[in-house]
Amino acid sequence: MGRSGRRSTGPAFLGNPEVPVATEQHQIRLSLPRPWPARGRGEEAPMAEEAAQEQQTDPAASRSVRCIVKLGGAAITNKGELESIDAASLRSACAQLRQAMSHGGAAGKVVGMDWSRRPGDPTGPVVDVEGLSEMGGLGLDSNFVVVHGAGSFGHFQASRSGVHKGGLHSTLVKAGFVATRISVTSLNQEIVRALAREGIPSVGMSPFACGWSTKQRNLESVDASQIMQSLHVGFVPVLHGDAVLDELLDCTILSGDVIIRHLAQLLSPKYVVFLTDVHGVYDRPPSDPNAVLLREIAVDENGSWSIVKPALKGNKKGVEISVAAHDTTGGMETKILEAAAIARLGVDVYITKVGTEHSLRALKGDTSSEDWLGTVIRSSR
Ligand SMILES: Nc1ncnc2c1ncn2[C@@H]1O[C@H](COP(=O)(O)OP(=O)(O)OP(=O)(O)O)[C@@H](O)[C@H]1O
Ligand SMILES: C=C(C)CCOP(=O)(O)O
Repeated sequence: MGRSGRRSTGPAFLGNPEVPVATEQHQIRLSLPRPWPARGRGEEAPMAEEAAQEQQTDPAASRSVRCIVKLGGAAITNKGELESIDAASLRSACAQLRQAMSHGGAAGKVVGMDWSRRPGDPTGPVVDVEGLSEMGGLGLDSNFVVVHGAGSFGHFQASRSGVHKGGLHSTLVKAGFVATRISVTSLNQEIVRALAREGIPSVGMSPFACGWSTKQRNLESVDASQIMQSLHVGFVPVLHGDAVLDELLDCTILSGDVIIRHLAQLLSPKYVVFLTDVHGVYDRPPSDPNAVLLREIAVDENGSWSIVKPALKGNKKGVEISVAAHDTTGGMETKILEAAAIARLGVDVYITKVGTEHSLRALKGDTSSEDWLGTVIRSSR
């Protein structure tokens, strides 16, 4: 298994690997409280292990999350242009998320929640106090978690300074860590605002600030308490790939794709959607005119995966992948591996292109018809 491409010589081959995730050698420290506000004043938070068990045994605690969605950096930013948002794609993704959340599919009146002043805006914030006070509720099934990638925010700073390789004793790495977080958190702010303008009660959450950390790039400490509490009261948590502290390397970059896999383990969503700038996983980089879109990939109990649809000529079993030179988290290769690990949990994963009818159908969990364009990764069980 490997990757190269735009970075060096040409695409490498991701061949039918065992998904390494479930056989990870390390234990992740979990910190999950009872869903707030069930815990009484003065009552101690349960021990991490107890809480994790509680999460596994109490279906009510996990049943409620409908979808975890990744807004890929390639989808919502112009990846080749430093710190540039693809405003049309972001708007479309937020509008489709609202549609998917709307009860019965009918999008009601949008009451914007971004009340801050925008640069160059001559008037103060517009607050529809009357509209809001007359509303009985938002009319949304907001049991979604949004995670976004960095795209042209963060990857550049991280790769120039080497944050992903660690070594905080170096002034360059330390400065790069700061610069990466400034960049990616400013994107997070813009995404939260775009969702809020669609009337989605979104709240930004940075993994670094929530205490998430890694050991040799594997997630080591995951505090999901803020996410659980926010979901419980009806907010939509908006996380992002981040620069984090690493027990062995000092620091590294944690991809949104890895965050999604861990959230899927914790929250057991009904399905997971990755929105990106291509229609799904192809048998080779989609820039190749002969690339074939893989419609369905099955993952077995051991984590081995196979292409179910379409049947490829010559019984080809692997996928060729290219990764941009400044990408610090592995691009499509990481996505496929994490998606396969999620599928192995029994959660269907849909990878498709942002801003299309197919992305709306994926967000609604409705990908069963033949004309849906994208890649489904699911358990073969
Ligand atoms: N075999 C392949 N199938 C599909 N896409 C591929 C393949 N090989 C390379 N790619 C590239 O992978 C890119 C999507 O992966 P990428 O990690 O950039 O997505 P993202 O999640 O939207 O972005 P980010 O990682 O910044 O959040 C596409 O632009 C595509 O050109
Ligand atoms: C580069 C940073 C800060 C995060 C990368 O997250 P990803 O784009 O989801 O892989």
